[in-house]
Amino acid sequence: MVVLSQAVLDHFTPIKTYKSTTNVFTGVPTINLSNPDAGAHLVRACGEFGFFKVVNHAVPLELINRLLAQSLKFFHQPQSEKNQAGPPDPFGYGSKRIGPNGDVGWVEYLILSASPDTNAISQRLLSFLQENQPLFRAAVDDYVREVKTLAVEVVELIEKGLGLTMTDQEGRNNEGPTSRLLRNEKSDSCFRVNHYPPCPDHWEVAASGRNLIGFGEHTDPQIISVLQSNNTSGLEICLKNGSWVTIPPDQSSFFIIVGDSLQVLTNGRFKSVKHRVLADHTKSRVSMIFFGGPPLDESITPIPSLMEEGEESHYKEFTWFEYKKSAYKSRLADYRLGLFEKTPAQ
Ligand SMILES: C=C1C[C@]23C[C@@]1(O)CC[C@H]2[C@@]12CC[C@H](O)[C@@](C)(C(=O)O1)[C@H]2[C@@H]3C(=O)O
Ligand SMILES: O=C(O)CCC(=O)C(=O)O
Ligand SMILES: [Fe+2]
Repeated sequence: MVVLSQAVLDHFTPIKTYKSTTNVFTGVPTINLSNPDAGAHLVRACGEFGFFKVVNHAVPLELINRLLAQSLKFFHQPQSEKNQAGPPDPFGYGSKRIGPNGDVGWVEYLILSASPDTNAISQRLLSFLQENQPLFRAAVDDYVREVKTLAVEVVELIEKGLGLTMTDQEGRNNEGPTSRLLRNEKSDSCFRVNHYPPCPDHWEVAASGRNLIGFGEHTDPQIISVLQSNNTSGLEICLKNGSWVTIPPDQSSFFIIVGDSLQVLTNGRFKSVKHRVLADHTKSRVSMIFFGGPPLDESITPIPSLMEEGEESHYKEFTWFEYKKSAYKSRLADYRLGLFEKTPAQ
């Protein structure tokens, strides 16, 4: 019997290539978080693109750069060291294989839980990092704390823009229905660091003007994702007209991605955005993403006060646990919400 080693399997893993688009998108909505009208601008951006950039945030640039540097140090370790932090089921180090259903990309990554209430796999991974890469672990902890606060702030502003928050007699904002899910200590959030090395010459794609796919097209299942990357481009989003555009990188800002759960909470008023990453021929890309999800037992259902009179939910009733379970049975590019949509009455 022939036994194939992981290295041989990896070598023959067919990774798709794409003709790189020269369509650089200059229209990414940029929201200044200290603008008094930020809420209204965010609502418009969520409705039009499901994607936008936030500036004037409170996350220290020193922290962003520290985590970027520590992440590169982690990924530059020998393969055998990195493998000790794997496999990613669901938390840990992974290479080329994305998710459990056969998707592959020119990427290596680390996925960690970002919930205080962590399970045994997550605890083991955190202890492993603490022992082997204490500076990386410390940077992750500091960064996740900050970026979670940013996620809540953005969602609170969206709620303000949607008219979902009331001010009480003391002038304090009441907790909105969506930010409540992210603040909840049982919120099922995770954090991912992706590393896309430059595509090597032997993949014979350079001359053809094609690039290896780093992370195939998909929508994020959670409420919102907060993405940061180094200065290497590669991220593309799909516009409403179906065309793919490249997002110019910006190392000092954050990109926000509307996820499937926010689409359902707004009864489709916001759409989760399809996105993908192409690997670069010369530069490596590092991205760090916080995925803000609801508690597992929470029902994902349209917010009643957003519904017009007589408006019905486009979706069946389901919990985040049910959606997540179904998402992990799907391929990256599948339209995951399809199974949860109500079929129109005949
Ligand atoms: C193919 C898959 C990878 C993924 C789980 C899934 O079965 C479908 C959703 C994928 C995704 C996309 C956003 C995040 O990167 C992620 C961690 C998530 O929550 O859903 C990944 C999953 C993964 O890489 O395990
Ligand atoms: O690496 C990126 O820029 C995006 C990755 C992504 O979409 C994801 O991890 O879900
Ligand atoms: Fe994503």
